[in-house]
This record gives sequence, structure tokens and C-alpha cells, in this order.
Amino acid sequence: MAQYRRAGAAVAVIRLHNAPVNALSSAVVQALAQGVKKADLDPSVKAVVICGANGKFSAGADIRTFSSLQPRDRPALAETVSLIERSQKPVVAAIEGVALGGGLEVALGCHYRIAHAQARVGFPEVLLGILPAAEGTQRLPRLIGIPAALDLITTGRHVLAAEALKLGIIDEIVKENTVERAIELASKVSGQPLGPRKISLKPVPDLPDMEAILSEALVKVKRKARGRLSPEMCIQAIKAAVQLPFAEGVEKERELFRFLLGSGQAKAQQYAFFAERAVEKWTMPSGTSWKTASAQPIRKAAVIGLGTMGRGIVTSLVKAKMLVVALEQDQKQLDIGREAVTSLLQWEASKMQQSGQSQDICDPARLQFTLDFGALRDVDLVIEAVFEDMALKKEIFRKLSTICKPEAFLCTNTSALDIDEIAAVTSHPHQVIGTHFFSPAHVMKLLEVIRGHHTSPTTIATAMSLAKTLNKVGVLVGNCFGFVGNRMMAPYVEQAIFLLEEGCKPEEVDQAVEGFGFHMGPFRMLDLAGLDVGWRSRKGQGLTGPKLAPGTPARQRESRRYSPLPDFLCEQGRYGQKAGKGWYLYEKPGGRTANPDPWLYNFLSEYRETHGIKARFVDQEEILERCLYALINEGFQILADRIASAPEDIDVIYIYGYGWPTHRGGPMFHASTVGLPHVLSRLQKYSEAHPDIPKLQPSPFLKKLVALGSPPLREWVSHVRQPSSKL
Ligand SMILES: C/C=C(\C)C(=O)SCCNC(=O)CCNC(=O)[C@H](O)C(C)(C)COP(=O)(O)OP(=O)(O)OC[C@H]1O[C@@H](n2cnc3c(N)ncnc32)[C@H](O)[C@@H]1OP(=O)(O)O
Repeated sequence: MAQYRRAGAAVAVIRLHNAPVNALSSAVVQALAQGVKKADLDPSVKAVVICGANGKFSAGADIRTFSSLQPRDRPALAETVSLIERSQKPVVAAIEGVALGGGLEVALGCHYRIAHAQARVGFPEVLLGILPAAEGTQRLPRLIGIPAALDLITTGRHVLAAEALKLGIIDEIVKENTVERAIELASKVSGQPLGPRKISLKPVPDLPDMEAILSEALVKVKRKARGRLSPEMCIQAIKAAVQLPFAEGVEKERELFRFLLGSGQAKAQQYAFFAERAVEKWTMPSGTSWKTASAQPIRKAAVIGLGTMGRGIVTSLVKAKMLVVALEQDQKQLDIGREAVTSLLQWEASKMQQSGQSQDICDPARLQFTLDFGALRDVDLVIEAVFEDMALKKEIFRKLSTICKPEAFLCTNTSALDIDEIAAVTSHPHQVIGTHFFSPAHVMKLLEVIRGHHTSPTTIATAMSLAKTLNKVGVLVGNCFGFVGNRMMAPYVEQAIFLLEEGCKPEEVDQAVEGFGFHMGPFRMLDLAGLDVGWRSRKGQGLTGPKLAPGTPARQRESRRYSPLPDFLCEQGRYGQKAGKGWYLYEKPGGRTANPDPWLYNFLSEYRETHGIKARFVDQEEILERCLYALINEGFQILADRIASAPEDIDVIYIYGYGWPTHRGGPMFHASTVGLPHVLSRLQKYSEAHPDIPKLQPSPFLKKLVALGSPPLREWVSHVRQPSSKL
């Protein structure tokens, strides 16, 4: 838990031990405190070094134990940090790997800090719905000043050693032998006065406009937080550091921590932390899993199609230092694509430069632009990112099947199309897989990885490992129309549009959903994505356009309710932001400010009149429940269909791909918090009121879980019916 040893005659080394990240469990904290006391009592010890096992200092408090923490518990970690600072002998932190959260607080209790050049430090607590609660909100501002402390504590960002040195968090950077250098420093400084090294005794550096800085920070975080409490509480704790003596500031920090710990938000954010890690451990319905499948190395990749998605994917691959071949169909498209990728890479390089990272990502030698399919002969993996057109995709996969080396992996970037149909035209269907990137692909963290019927475990492992290499979160899902994300989006968007028919304005629906914490309501999202995307898909499905059977009622398809509103908008050229008008009016084509549009109000009134719909007032509760519970209901069906293997998969997809607020833990977690019987009863109510909307009819799986007494979320999948044996 914490190993105590002597290094040379006069230095004691305390090494934190708790694989894999030296989390500060109560046993580790206790052992650390004992080590510090032992060193203090031993007259032959003149100085102490604290370090972590396996090249990591510590990733902070053990998050798994938070659920059992009682808000009234005395924070043992804070006591240990202050014990370290009170030590009569100099204590040096030797930081390798990470010093995060409580790990950094331990380091701040030390009198000196040495870090390896690759080490990262930070206070990510805010991302877990809490705040640094081992006196970190009181020590960091004293060490680095208010503006920098506000930035680090309210964003949770990790900073590399070079930036930490500049900020004054650490005293020295070393390239190797961090612990040995720390021992040397400890020996050198032993006997020197410790008072000036104790951060708690320092005043917070004064600034003439302190009040204004704090108020501006508050306004900024409130605007960005979308209902998340922890950033605001972090500011309150930092304010206490400015206004109160250290001990009283610590009291305030504890009070705020207790409040946050007891909030549902902290539970949701901690659930999301572990869900993100759980999805890496994928399983197929057959039982094959990450444990037995191994990924193949990808050195060279190709991207076909340099539209918006293709450009982002190329940028991601180049950033991950791969060799990349970018292919287009004609010279003009290739030139446009090359220019776009170059500027994206330059932008990325400048961002990396600002954060002190090396920026050699633009090396043109690693990126080849071509019109020639022959250039794909030696690539390890291809990502096709052309238009959502099945015939075109099949034509490309046929070609790839003959040109690429037999062991190459073939990925299709699609948001809905059938992976098996595409795989069927190749001679290696087991090496074909869906990779659904989200736009902009070089920014968005999510990668939906879609297994086809024949996709091999090696192909899955390779695609999941690719996600990690690209710094994305890969989630493995099954093959069905829309997979997980878009399949659940469909009933949500459908409800939003039905609500317009019934009397809402787009901004009312958006405000309700944004008030819940989403980045964007459904109508702003549709305008951003382009209304023509859905229109093309509906025409393909024969729901509108030339394939629609003559005489089909305007608001009905196969006895289900249908709204032709979005089709009418597209017929008017209102494709959304790019056209300058859609559900909203924009300042110009490509403009970003969504303004309510009187034209649309008139259009909706006339539409209601034509179809004999009497507009009614719909309250926020109904807006939210109809949109979100329809989406969640589909999530239950997706679990029952084994398209997602666990609720965590769905939640991670929604948090990283669709802007679901992290402090609400994802749609399935949200359902478990509001209670499955509640979700079921509301769906029943709405479905009785709208019997022609099948997506409001509660999923049989949701009903089953309620009948079973609403077991906790982690048990849900054990109640999914196993497919019947073929034997
Ligand atoms: C009050 C509150 C106080 C005092 C706190 O300190 S709160 C904790 C603050 N610290 C953090 O938020 C750090 C969380 N961890 C990470 O950001 C990352 O895990 C990492 C950067 C430390 C390492 O990343 P990576 O190398 O990609 O590895 P994984 O993220 O996959 O993690 C490996 C396994 O370790 C588990 N883990 C990580 N941190 C903790 C922790 N603080 N407590 C408990 N467990 C932790 C993580 O879940 C992985 O385990 P498995 O899920 O694979 O079983």
C-alpha cells in the first residue's frame, strides 16, 4: 500500500503502491501517514521523498469508494496532506506519470516537487461532479495565483510538466531518474528552513481586480456548465481562499464537497467515468470478448472521400502519427480536400503549440493525396467515407476487395447503412466493419464500431484499438438501421416534430431540452446537421418523394402517424444553417445564430389549419418526457435486441456523440435515477393519448424490468432473453 525504505543514510522514501494508478484508498492514505510519522520520529532521517510505484505518482482518491463515503466522514486524505506539510523534515514529491486530484494534493503538501518531463498534473475532480477536497482549492491559489487556479480547478484539465513548471506548480523537471533526483534534492535541502516552503502559510497573490476576476469566472462557468454544479462550487471554494484564512477556507471547501458528494450529479459523473472505461471491455453476443481477441498493428491507413467526414478522419489519423493515403474521385475534389485537411492540421498544430506539446503533426511526408486506387495496395486499413449511398459504397468495397492486400481491414463510415450488405460484396467479409465517426471527426470523441454478421474478433479488436489510438472512445454495437445512436435519435426527433404540429415553436422545444443540459435542442441540431440528410433517407425509404404510393395520407404511413413538416421545409430549400434557413432563420447561409423565424410561425399555423389540428399549450414537462422517454424507450429495445451489450454502451454513446449532459449520466442511467416505473407510466400515458405513435409504446423489456421490481442498472443485461439455441 505504501512501502517505506531508506535511501542512503538520511533519506526515507515512501512509495505509494496500489495498482494500476496508485489510487489513494484509505489503506494507502493510512500507510502514507504512518510513513511520514515514522520518518519524523526517526532522528537519523533528515528528509523524505514520496513517490509512486510503476512510474505513476497517484491518480488521486479511489473513485470506487465514493459511493460508500458518508458526507460526514472526516477527510483522512486532507489530514495526511497537512501532516506532510507540518513535517519537521523536508518532504519532496517525485512525480512520474500522473499526479491528479488527491495525488496532486499530496504533492502540494510536500515542500518541494520534482516531475518527470512527461508527467501530468491536474485537478480533474470537477469532471467527477466534486471538487478537490484535500485542501487543494486552498493551496493551489496560494501557489499559482487566482486566474491560473480558476482555470485548472474549474476545467479539470491535465497540464504537462513544462506548463506546470511555468505555472509554479513544480520546482524542477527531469528527463530521467526522477526518484534519484528527488533524493538528491531532499539531501541538499535538509536542514534548511521549511516555513517558506509551506504553501498553507503563503498569502494568495493579490490582484487589484480580484472581485471582477471571480465574478467573470462565475459568469463564464455558469454559461458553459448547463446545469452542472461542480464548476460553480469550485469557484466558491477558490473565493474562500481569497477571502478567508487557510483553516476557514478548508472548512468551506469541506462544506461544498459534502454538498456535491451528496448530489445526484456526482453519482452520475462518476458512473460516466467508469462507463467510459467499461466500454473498452467489449463482448459479442457469442461471448467472444476483448480478453481473447488481439488487435493488429495499423501503420498505414487510407481514407476514401474527402468530404466533411473524410477530412476530419484524415486529420485524426495524421495526428495519431500514421501514414495516410487520402483518395478522391476527381482532381477538383482532391484539391479542395487537400486544402481543407492542410488547414485543419495547421489549426491542430497551433493548438498543440499553445498547450506546450510538440507539433510535428503536419509532416507532409506522412500524408499522400491521390486519385489512384492502386495507392491502397499496401495499406493496413481503409476507411471509406463517401456519401451515404449503398450502391456507391458497394462499388467501392468491390474495388477494395480486389486491390487491397488480403489482410487489410475495410471500414465503412456510415451512420445507418447495413454493414452486412456492404461486406457481402467483398471476398473477406470477416474483415469488414462499420466505423461511425461523428462530425467534426477530428474533434468528436465517439466512434461507434459496428460489427457485421461475419466481422471477426480480430477486426473488432483492431477497430477498437484504432479508436484508442485516435484518442477516441470506441463503443462496439450491433448492426441495425441507425445502430445505437441514430436509432435512438429517430423517436426523439419524431416527438420534437410532432410537438410542433401540436402547438410548440422550435425554440420552445429546444429551450426545454437545453434546459435539461443538452448542448443543443433537436431543432438547432437538425439545422446544423442539414435537413437534407434526413430527407434523402426518407426518400430512400419511400416515406416521401417519388417512391411514395399515390393517395398516401399526408400525415400517415402504414397506419402510423407521420409528419411531413421536415419534407415541406426541404422542398422550400430550407436545409438548415448551410442554406441560412431551416427550423430557424440565420444571418446568412452558413451563419450560426439561430433566430426565430416569423415565416415558420405562419407556415406552422397554415399547416395546422390545413390538417385541422387545434394548437394547444404544451408544458416543459411534456416536451421533455415525450422527447427523452421516447429515446430511452428505444434504448431498452436496443438492449433487448442485443444491439448494445450494456446500458453503459448506450450512455457513453449519448454523452460523447449526442451531447447528453454528463451530470445526468446518459439516458439509461437517467432512467434508472428517475425510476423505471415512472418512465413506464409516463410512456403508457403518452401512448394512450397517441395510439398512432408506436415509438411511445413501452418496450416489453422495460415492462419486464419493472415487473421484476426494477433491478439496478448493472443487472439489466442479465434479464435480456438469450437467443434460443440452434441445436
Ligand atoms: C475528493 C476527491 C479527490 C481527492 C480525488 O482525488 S478524486 C480523483 C481524481 N482523479 C481522477 O479523476 C483521475 C481519474 N483517472 C484518470 O483520469 C485516468 O484513469 C488516468 C489518467 C489516471 C489513467 O488513464 P489510462 O492510462 O487511460 O487508464 P484508465 O483510465 O483506463 O485507468 C486504468 C484503471 O484505473 C482505474 N482508475 C483510474 N483512476 C482511478 C481512481 N482515481 N480511482 C479508482 N480507480 C481508478 C480505472 O477505472 C481503470 O480501471 P478499470 O476500469 O480498467 O478496472
